[in-house]
Amino acid sequence: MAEIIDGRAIAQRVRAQVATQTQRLLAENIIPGLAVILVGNDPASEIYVRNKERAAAKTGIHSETFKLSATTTEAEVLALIQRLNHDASIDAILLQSPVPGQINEQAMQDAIAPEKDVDGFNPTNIGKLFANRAGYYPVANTPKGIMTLLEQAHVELAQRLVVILGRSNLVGRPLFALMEAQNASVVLLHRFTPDDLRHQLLQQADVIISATGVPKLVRADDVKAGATVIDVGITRLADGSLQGDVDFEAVAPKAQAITPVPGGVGPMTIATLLQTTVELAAEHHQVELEAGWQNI
Ligand SMILES: Nc1nc(=O)c2c([nH]1)NC[C@@H]1CN(c3ccc(C(=O)N[C@@H](CCC(=O)O)C(=O)O)cc3)C=[N+]21
Repeated sequence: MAEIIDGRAIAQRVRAQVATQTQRLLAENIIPGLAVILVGNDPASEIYVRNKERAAAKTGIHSETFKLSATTTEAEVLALIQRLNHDASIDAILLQSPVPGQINEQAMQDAIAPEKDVDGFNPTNIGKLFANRAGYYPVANTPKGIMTLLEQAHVELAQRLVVILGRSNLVGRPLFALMEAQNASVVLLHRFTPDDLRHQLLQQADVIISATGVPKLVRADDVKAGATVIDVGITRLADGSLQGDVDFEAVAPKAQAITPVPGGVGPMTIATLLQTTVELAAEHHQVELEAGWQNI
Protein backbone atom coordinates (compact mmCIF):
# COMPACT_ATOMS: atom_id res chain seq x y z
CA MET A 1 0.00 0.00 0.00
CA ALA A 2 1.33 3.40 -1.00
CA GLU A 3 2.45 6.20 1.25
CA ILE A 4 -0.36 8.76 1.13
CA ILE A 5 1.27 12.16 0.71
CA ASP A 6 -0.43 14.48 3.19
CA GLY A 7 -0.82 17.77 1.31
CA ARG A 8 -2.60 19.43 4.24
CA ALA A 9 0.26 18.68 6.64
CA ILE A 10 2.97 19.84 4.23
CA ALA A 11 0.92 22.97 3.36
CA GLN A 12 0.65 23.66 7.09
CA ARG A 13 4.44 23.59 7.39
CA VAL A 14 4.81 25.93 4.41
CA ARG A 15 2.29 28.34 5.97
CA ALA A 16 4.13 28.26 9.31
CA GLN A 17 7.34 29.22 7.46
CA VAL A 18 5.50 31.98 5.63
CA ALA A 19 4.15 33.31 8.95
CA THR A 20 7.65 33.35 10.47
CA GLN A 21 9.05 35.11 7.42
CA THR A 22 6.18 37.62 7.45
CA GLN A 23 6.95 38.44 11.11
CA ARG A 24 10.56 39.17 10.15
CA LEU A 25 9.43 41.50 7.36
CA LEU A 26 6.91 43.20 9.67
CA ALA A 27 9.77 43.91 12.12
CA GLU A 28 11.29 45.97 9.30
CA ASN A 29 7.95 47.70 8.64
CA ILE A 30 7.40 45.68 5.47
CA ILE A 31 3.87 44.31 5.10
CA PRO A 32 3.57 41.74 2.29
CA GLY A 33 0.51 42.70 0.24
CA LEU A 34 -1.58 40.43 -1.99
CA ALA A 35 -4.37 41.67 -4.30
CA VAL A 36 -6.83 39.14 -5.71
CA ILE A 37 -9.13 40.15 -8.55
CA LEU A 38 -12.27 38.05 -8.96
CA VAL A 39 -14.51 38.90 -11.92
CA GLY A 40 -17.98 37.31 -11.95
CA ASN A 41 -19.24 34.51 -9.73
CA ASP A 42 -17.72 31.18 -10.72
CA PRO A 43 -18.55 29.06 -7.61
CA ALA A 44 -15.22 27.16 -7.55
CA SER A 45 -13.28 30.43 -7.80
CA GLU A 46 -15.29 31.91 -4.93
CA ILE A 47 -14.32 28.97 -2.67
CA TYR A 48 -10.67 29.27 -3.68
CA VAL A 49 -10.60 33.02 -3.04
CA ARG A 50 -12.30 32.62 0.36
CA ASN A 51 -9.81 29.91 1.46
CA LYS A 52 -6.93 32.11 0.31
CA GLU A 53 -8.22 35.17 2.24
CA ARG A 54 -8.45 33.10 5.41
CA ALA A 55 -4.96 31.60 4.99
CA ALA A 56 -3.39 35.00 4.19
CA ALA A 57 -4.97 36.59 7.28
CA LYS A 58 -3.59 33.81 9.53
CA THR A 59 -0.03 34.30 8.29
CA GLY A 60 -0.06 38.11 8.68
CA ILE A 61 -0.07 38.88 4.95
CA HIS A 62 -2.22 41.86 3.99
CA SER A 63 -4.73 40.65 1.40
CA GLU A 64 -7.33 42.60 -0.53
CA THR A 65 -9.94 40.98 -2.73
CA PHE A 66 -11.52 43.00 -5.54
CA LYS A 67 -14.87 41.42 -6.44
CA LEU A 68 -16.04 42.76 -9.78
CA SER A 69 -19.41 42.00 -11.36
CA ALA A 70 -19.75 39.56 -14.28
CA THR A 71 -20.47 42.51 -16.60
CA THR A 72 -17.25 44.42 -15.79
CA THR A 73 -15.53 45.71 -18.94
CA GLU A 74 -11.98 44.86 -19.93
CA ALA A 75 -11.05 48.56 -19.58
CA GLU A 76 -12.19 48.51 -15.94
CA VAL A 77 -10.11 45.42 -15.11
CA LEU A 78 -7.13 46.94 -16.91
CA ALA A 79 -7.48 50.19 -14.95
CA LEU A 80 -7.54 48.24 -11.67
CA ILE A 81 -4.44 46.22 -12.65
CA GLN A 82 -2.59 49.40 -13.58
CA ARG A 83 -3.54 51.04 -10.29
CA LEU A 84 -2.30 47.95 -8.35
CA ASN A 85 0.92 47.88 -10.42
CA HIS A 86 1.67 51.35 -9.03
CA ASP A 87 0.44 50.70 -5.47
CA ALA A 88 3.50 50.32 -3.21
CA SER A 89 1.43 48.43 -0.59
CA ILE A 90 0.78 45.59 -3.08
CA ASP A 91 3.54 43.06 -3.84
CA ALA A 92 1.49 40.40 -5.57
CA ILE A 93 -1.46 40.55 -8.01
CA LEU A 94 -3.60 37.50 -8.86
CA LEU A 95 -6.34 37.58 -11.48
CA GLN A 96 -8.53 34.60 -10.70
CA SER A 97 -9.21 32.40 -13.70
CA PRO A 98 -11.57 31.98 -15.54
CA VAL A 99 -12.74 35.49 -16.43
CA PRO A 100 -16.00 36.28 -18.30
CA GLY A 101 -15.89 36.22 -22.13
CA GLN A 102 -15.76 39.97 -22.71
CA ILE A 103 -12.36 40.10 -20.98
CA ASN A 104 -9.21 38.98 -22.79
CA GLU A 105 -7.43 36.98 -20.09
CA GLN A 106 -4.10 36.99 -21.93
CA ALA A 107 -4.12 40.76 -22.32
CA MET A 108 -4.76 41.05 -18.56
CA GLN A 109 -1.88 38.65 -17.77
CA ASP A 110 0.39 40.75 -19.97
CA ALA A 111 -0.70 43.90 -18.08
CA ILE A 112 0.29 42.61 -14.62
CA ALA A 113 3.78 43.92 -13.84
CA PRO A 114 6.20 40.93 -14.05
CA GLU A 115 7.57 41.73 -10.57
CA LYS A 116 4.03 41.49 -9.07
CA ASP A 117 2.92 38.50 -11.15
CA VAL A 118 2.26 36.02 -8.33
CA ASP A 119 0.84 33.38 -10.73
CA GLY A 120 3.89 33.55 -13.01
CA PHE A 121 1.64 34.00 -16.07
CA ASN A 122 3.31 37.06 -17.56
CA PRO A 123 5.30 36.06 -20.70
CA THR A 124 8.46 37.54 -19.17
CA ASN A 125 8.28 35.11 -16.25
CA ILE A 126 7.20 32.17 -18.42
CA GLY A 127 10.15 32.91 -20.73
CA LYS A 128 12.59 32.90 -17.81
CA LEU A 129 11.15 29.61 -16.54
CA PHE A 130 11.44 27.91 -19.93
CA ALA A 131 14.95 29.25 -20.45
CA ASN A 132 15.84 27.95 -16.94
CA ARG A 133 17.19 31.39 -16.04
CA ALA A 134 19.02 31.91 -12.75
CA GLY A 135 17.73 34.40 -10.18
CA TYR A 136 14.33 34.86 -8.62
CA TYR A 137 11.11 35.11 -10.62
CA PRO A 138 7.59 33.96 -9.80
CA VAL A 139 6.39 30.55 -11.02
CA ALA A 140 2.77 29.28 -11.07
CA ASN A 141 1.87 28.10 -7.58
CA THR A 142 0.28 24.71 -8.28
CA PRO A 143 3.38 23.36 -10.09
CA LYS A 144 5.67 25.06 -7.58
CA GLY A 145 3.69 23.45 -4.74
CA ILE A 146 3.92 20.04 -6.45
CA MET A 147 7.72 20.40 -6.51
CA THR A 148 7.64 21.06 -2.74
CA LEU A 149 5.39 18.01 -2.20
CA LEU A 150 7.76 15.75 -4.15
CA GLU A 151 10.78 17.09 -2.32
CA GLN A 152 9.08 16.55 1.05
CA ALA A 153 8.09 13.01 0.06
CA HIS A 154 11.74 12.37 -1.02
CA VAL A 155 10.73 11.51 -4.57
CA GLU A 156 13.79 11.46 -6.82
CA LEU A 157 13.35 13.19 -10.20
CA ALA A 158 16.79 13.12 -11.81
CA GLN A 159 17.00 10.37 -14.43
CA ARG A 160 13.37 9.37 -13.89
CA LEU A 161 10.56 9.31 -16.47
CA VAL A 162 7.80 11.79 -15.60
CA VAL A 163 4.53 11.71 -17.54
CA ILE A 164 2.29 14.77 -17.21
CA LEU A 165 -1.34 14.62 -18.37
CA GLY A 166 -2.72 18.04 -19.32
CA ARG A 167 -0.89 20.99 -20.93
CA SER A 168 -2.55 23.99 -19.25
CA ASN A 169 -0.62 27.18 -18.61
CA LEU A 170 -1.72 26.85 -14.96
CA VAL A 171 -0.21 23.38 -14.36
CA GLY A 172 1.14 21.12 -17.12
CA ARG A 173 3.34 23.51 -19.07
CA PRO A 174 5.17 25.15 -16.14
CA LEU A 175 5.50 21.77 -14.42
CA PHE A 176 7.16 20.40 -17.54
CA ALA A 177 9.82 23.14 -17.29
CA LEU A 178 10.34 22.70 -13.53
CA MET A 179 10.73 18.92 -13.81
CA GLU A 180 13.04 19.08 -16.80
CA ALA A 181 15.21 21.56 -14.87
CA GLN A 182 15.57 18.86 -12.20
CA ASN A 183 16.96 16.51 -14.87
CA ALA A 184 13.86 14.35 -15.19
CA SER A 185 12.90 13.09 -18.64
CA VAL A 186 9.45 14.61 -19.08
CA VAL A 187 6.61 13.74 -21.45
CA LEU A 188 3.66 16.15 -21.73
CA LEU A 189 0.45 14.52 -22.95
CA HIS A 190 -2.92 16.08 -23.77
CA ARG A 191 -6.42 15.47 -25.09
CA PHE A 192 -5.15 14.64 -28.58
CA THR A 193 -2.78 11.93 -27.36
CA PRO A 194 -4.24 8.59 -28.56
CA ASP A 195 -5.48 6.42 -25.68
CA ASP A 196 -3.14 3.54 -26.48
CA LEU A 197 -0.10 5.82 -26.58
CA ARG A 198 -1.16 7.36 -23.24
CA HIS A 199 -1.46 3.89 -21.68
CA GLN A 200 1.94 2.82 -23.02
CA LEU A 201 3.73 5.91 -21.71
CA LEU A 202 1.96 5.89 -18.33
CA GLN A 203 2.93 2.25 -17.78
CA GLN A 204 6.61 3.25 -18.02
CA ALA A 205 6.38 6.35 -15.82
CA ASP A 206 8.21 6.64 -12.50
CA VAL A 207 6.14 9.73 -11.67
CA ILE A 208 2.64 10.46 -13.01
CA ILE A 209 1.09 13.91 -12.69
CA SER A 210 -2.51 14.17 -13.83
CA ALA A 211 -4.12 17.59 -14.36
CA THR A 212 -7.01 16.98 -16.75
CA GLY A 213 -10.28 17.24 -14.83
CA VAL A 214 -11.35 13.85 -16.22
CA PRO A 215 -12.54 11.79 -13.21
CA LYS A 216 -10.77 8.43 -12.77
CA LEU A 217 -8.79 8.81 -16.03
CA VAL A 218 -5.75 7.11 -14.45
CA ARG A 219 -6.52 3.48 -13.65
CA ALA A 220 -4.61 0.69 -11.93
CA ASP A 221 -3.43 -0.85 -15.22
CA ASP A 222 -1.90 2.50 -16.25
CA VAL A 223 0.45 2.52 -13.27
CA LYS A 224 3.79 0.73 -12.89
CA ALA A 225 4.29 -0.89 -9.49
CA GLY A 226 6.20 1.55 -7.29
CA ALA A 227 5.32 4.70 -9.25
CA THR A 228 4.51 8.03 -7.58
CA VAL A 229 1.13 9.47 -8.53
CA ILE A 230 0.19 13.15 -8.10
CA ASP A 231 -3.47 14.00 -8.69
CA VAL A 232 -4.16 17.63 -9.58
CA GLY A 233 -7.69 17.12 -10.93
CA ILE A 234 -10.70 18.18 -8.89
CA THR A 235 -14.18 17.43 -10.20
CA ARG A 236 -17.27 18.02 -8.07
CA LEU A 237 -19.67 15.09 -8.55
CA ALA A 238 -23.48 15.31 -8.46
CA ASP A 239 -23.50 14.17 -4.81
CA GLY A 240 -21.23 17.10 -3.88
CA SER A 241 -18.13 14.97 -3.30
CA LEU A 242 -14.77 15.74 -4.95
CA GLN A 243 -13.21 13.27 -7.39
CA GLY A 244 -9.66 13.44 -8.71
CA ASP A 245 -8.25 12.30 -12.06
CA VAL A 246 -6.96 9.12 -10.43
CA ASP A 247 -8.96 6.04 -9.42
CA PHE A 248 -7.44 6.28 -5.93
CA GLU A 249 -8.81 3.03 -4.45
CA ALA A 250 -7.48 0.95 -7.35
CA VAL A 251 -4.18 2.79 -7.88
CA ALA A 252 -3.04 3.27 -4.26
CA PRO A 253 -2.16 -0.42 -3.66
CA LYS A 254 0.26 -0.36 -6.62
CA ALA A 255 1.87 3.02 -6.05
CA GLN A 256 4.91 3.93 -3.98
CA ALA A 257 3.32 7.26 -3.01
CA ILE A 258 0.07 8.99 -3.98
CA THR A 259 -1.77 12.25 -3.25
CA PRO A 260 -5.43 12.20 -2.19
CA VAL A 261 -8.22 14.51 -3.44
CA PRO A 262 -9.10 16.53 -1.44
CA GLY A 263 -6.13 17.09 0.86
CA GLY A 264 -3.30 16.73 -1.67
CA VAL A 265 -2.27 19.32 -4.23
CA GLY A 266 -5.13 21.79 -3.52
CA PRO A 267 -3.97 22.98 -0.07
CA MET A 268 -0.40 23.26 -1.41
CA THR A 269 -1.54 25.72 -4.10
CA ILE A 270 -2.81 28.14 -1.47
CA ALA A 271 0.20 27.78 0.83
CA THR A 272 2.55 28.28 -2.12
CA LEU A 273 0.65 31.40 -3.21
CA LEU A 274 1.37 32.89 0.22
CA GLN A 275 5.01 31.77 -0.05
CA THR A 276 5.37 33.50 -3.43
CA THR A 277 3.75 36.67 -2.05
CA VAL A 278 6.34 36.87 0.75
CA GLU A 279 9.15 36.15 -1.71
CA LEU A 280 7.96 39.00 -3.97
CA ALA A 281 7.74 41.38 -0.98
CA ALA A 282 11.31 40.47 0.01
CA GLU A 283 12.45 41.07 -3.59
CA HIS A 284 10.74 44.47 -3.73
CA HIS A 285 12.39 45.59 -0.49
CA GLN A 286 15.71 43.90 -1.24
CA VAL A 287 15.54 41.85 1.93
CA GLU A 288 17.26 38.47 1.95
CA LEU A 289 14.96 35.74 3.21
CA GLU A 290 16.65 33.48 5.72
CA ALA A 291 18.87 31.04 3.83
CA GLY A 292 17.23 27.68 3.44
CA TRP A 293 13.88 28.86 4.76
CA GLN A 294 12.11 26.76 2.17
CA ASN A 295 13.62 23.60 3.67
CA ILE A 296 10.49 22.92 5.67
N1 LIG B 1 -5.16 32.81 -11.31
C1 LIG B 1 -5.47 31.62 -10.81
N2 LIG B 1 -4.57 30.96 -10.06
C2 LIG B 1 -4.90 29.74 -9.49
O1 LIG B 1 -4.06 29.11 -8.82
C3 LIG B 1 -6.20 29.19 -9.74
C4 LIG B 1 -7.08 29.93 -10.54
N3 LIG B 1 -6.70 31.13 -11.04
N4 LIG B 1 -8.32 29.45 -10.82
C5 LIG B 1 -8.80 28.19 -10.30
C6 LIG B 1 -7.68 27.24 -9.96
C7 LIG B 1 -8.11 26.17 -8.96
N5 LIG B 1 -7.29 26.39 -7.78
C8 LIG B 1 -7.46 25.68 -6.56
C9 LIG B 1 -6.79 26.02 -5.41
C10 LIG B 1 -7.01 25.36 -4.21
C11 LIG B 1 -7.90 24.31 -4.13
C12 LIG B 1 -8.15 23.62 -2.82
O2 LIG B 1 -7.89 24.13 -1.76
N6 LIG B 1 -8.69 22.37 -2.83
C13 LIG B 1 -9.02 21.59 -1.64
C14 LIG B 1 -10.51 21.28 -1.58
C15 LIG B 1 -11.38 22.49 -1.64
C16 LIG B 1 -12.85 22.10 -1.62
O3 LIG B 1 -13.27 21.43 -0.66
O4 LIG B 1 -13.55 22.47 -2.57
C17 LIG B 1 -8.32 20.25 -1.66
O5 LIG B 1 -7.97 19.78 -2.77
O6 LIG B 1 -8.13 19.67 -0.60
C18 LIG B 1 -8.57 23.94 -5.29
C19 LIG B 1 -8.34 24.62 -6.49
C20 LIG B 1 -6.47 27.44 -8.01
N7 LIG B 1 -6.63 27.96 -9.23
